This record gives sequence, structure tokens and C-alpha cells, in this order.
Amino acid sequence: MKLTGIELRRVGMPLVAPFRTSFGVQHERDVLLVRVVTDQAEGWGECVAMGDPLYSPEYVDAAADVLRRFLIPALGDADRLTADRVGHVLHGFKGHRMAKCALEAAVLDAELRAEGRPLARELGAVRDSVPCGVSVGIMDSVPELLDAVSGYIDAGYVRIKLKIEPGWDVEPVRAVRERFGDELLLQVDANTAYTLADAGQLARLDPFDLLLIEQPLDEEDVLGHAQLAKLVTTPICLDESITSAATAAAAISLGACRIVNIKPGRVGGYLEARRIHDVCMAHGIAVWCGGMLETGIGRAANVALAALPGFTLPGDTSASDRYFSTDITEPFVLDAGYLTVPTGPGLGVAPLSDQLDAVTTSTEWISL
Ligand SMILES: CC(=O)N[C@@H](Cc1ccc2ccccc2c1)C(=O)O
Ligand SMILES: [Mg+2]
Repeated sequence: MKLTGIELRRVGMPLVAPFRTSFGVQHERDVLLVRVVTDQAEGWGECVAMGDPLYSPEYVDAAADVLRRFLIPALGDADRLTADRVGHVLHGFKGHRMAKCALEAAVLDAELRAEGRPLARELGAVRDSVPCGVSVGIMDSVPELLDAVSGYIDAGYVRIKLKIEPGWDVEPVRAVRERFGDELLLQVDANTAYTLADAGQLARLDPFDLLLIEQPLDEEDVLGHAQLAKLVTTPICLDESITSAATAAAAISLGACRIVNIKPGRVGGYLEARRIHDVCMAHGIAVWCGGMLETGIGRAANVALAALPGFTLPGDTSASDRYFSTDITEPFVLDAGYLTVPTGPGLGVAPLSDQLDAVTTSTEWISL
């Protein structure tokens, strides 16, 4: 397969409602899409970096820059390029995993479309549909939170995740547990908002039978999570801390987590995401697929990944309308709490040109 050129396309998509986390409030997504054109097919990848470096060090303008100046030229210089070589070709460039993921995913999509093979089968999917959870932001009041949670339960979501931060943790969790009962699958995500000194406060969540506490401490404080794990009974799940199969193995060996949230963008691609899945399964660590408010392009790939055998907990692979009134692909619609894994070649979905053009803010063609 010969690469002939790559398009960097920026789209701006308003969120259906503001999404508040411990690191700020998001009102829209400024998304970078990568389209790889080859002599046999074209492929799409989505860069999940935010507009600002608040979730991780990456941000979308930096991703576009590193792709334009370093990553794409490196691919252009490679001969006999295949998707499983992209990570090796780009390895010399440090970090920028979300940018690398988007590029590798687009090459993989093109390769699989050319060969007529679905991404799900390539990754090792064992299910035709996946159960979906939903991430619920920090709200202005408990009544507002209960209304939002009620709406998501009515929509069919099988698991509720509440964003928490100091001052918004025990009270909202207690209110949701009391209103919706003990059967509701419930977990929390702190996005690094606490320190080890908050262990006592986090231990106050233990009576509520949560599935997990996601990333309570700083992403670089793996040892702190191991110490925290001895002070709370609720399982610790890591998100921001897990950037590769190696860091997953280290975190598991240190007892820093019992569960891992896998996000292909955070770890550099879907092939590394599968390697993390394999490492975790070998250690008996449950994994689930995290979300970065993707368009249908990233959502299609995440649903394929979430169908692998070790993904035993519902992910944040929510329906398109959790975030967008109109998606740039055919929308992903919840069916009794499940999303169907695409079966077409590659991603199995492609942008709808009218929708894509309506939200495009810039496009740039790079010849190879
Ligand atoms: C679904 C979910 O909670 N995702 C992230 C946090 C997050 C929140 C808001 C975002 C806005 C733009 C881009 C990425 C974002 C990621 C998480 O699990 O930690
Ligand atoms: Mg998280």
C-alpha cells in the first residue's frame, strides 16, 4: 500500500450540554481528523486531544503541528508501510500519543478497507455488541444531577459514572445510590483531583459499593495510588496514568490499580491498546473502554475495541447523542443499553460529507 497524501481536517462540534469535570467545563469539541489516501483506499483517524492541555499534555494545535512537521514526513520516508509498522516508524518521536494514534488508526483503516476486513475482527473482537455506560459531569446541584442520571437510566445506559472533585463527591454519590438503589452499576472519576492526604475522604465512598474510583491522584503518582489502595476498599482504576503496556504492567506490579480504563489515543494507538488489554487479562485485571467525546469516527473504533474479551466492564462508549445533536457519521444509537459493533471493512463507518462539511473549520492537504 502506497501513501499518496494525508488530509488534516479540523471540525468544531458543539456539545448538547456543558460537560464539567475537575479540570474544567467543555462546551464544544475542536476535533482534528486525519484522512490517509493510498493507492488502494483511504482511511480515517480521530485525534482525541482537547483544545487545551488540561486532561493530558496534548492539545489539538500541537497535535496538528507534530503531525505536519514530524510524524507525517516520517511516514512518507518509510518504504513498504503497513499499519503495524507505523508505531515503529514513529517511535523516535517522544510523546504525542494522541497524534500518533490518529495517524496509525487512519493507516489501519485504509489498509483494512483495501482488504475488506473489519477492524473488530482485526483486533480480536468476540462480541457483536457492547454494553454502554455514560459519564455524568459535575452539576450545580444534587437535584440537577439526579435529573440527569434519571434521563440516562431511562435512555438505557447500563452503568453510571459520576465526575467528582473535592467538595462534590460523597454527597452526590449518596444521593444517586439512595435514589436509584443498590443494583445500579455506579463508579466515579476524579481526573487526578485528589492527593494522598484525601484518603480519608475517599474512604467515605467505600460504603456505596462503587465499581471503582477512577484516577483519584496525579497521573504521575503511581506509587501514591498503590498506597491509597491500602486505605480504601473500593477498587482503584487508572486512566491518565496508563500510557503504554509497559506502564500498565508497572502499575499492576505495584498494586496501583485493579482495573484499567483503556483509551487508544492516550496510549498511542489501537494496537498498543490491544497490547494493554492482553497484559491486563494475563494479570486478571478487568479493562473497559474510556471515552474522549469522540465523533462517530473514533466511536466506531472504540466500539470495536470494547468487543475484545477482556473488556468485562461497561465503557464510556456512549451513543452519539450523549454529546452531539448531529454526528459526522451515521449516529451510534443505544439499543437496550448496547451499541452494535460495525461490521463493514475498516472502521465500518465514514464521515457523511454534508455533515462533515457543515462542521469543518479548516482542511489541509499534505502530499507524500
Ligand atoms: C467521558 C469522560 O469522562 N472522558 C474523560 C474526561 C474527559 C472529559 C471531557 C473532555 C472534553 C474533550 C475531550 C476530552 C475530554 C475528556 C475521562 O474519562 O477522564
Ligand atoms: Mg477518566
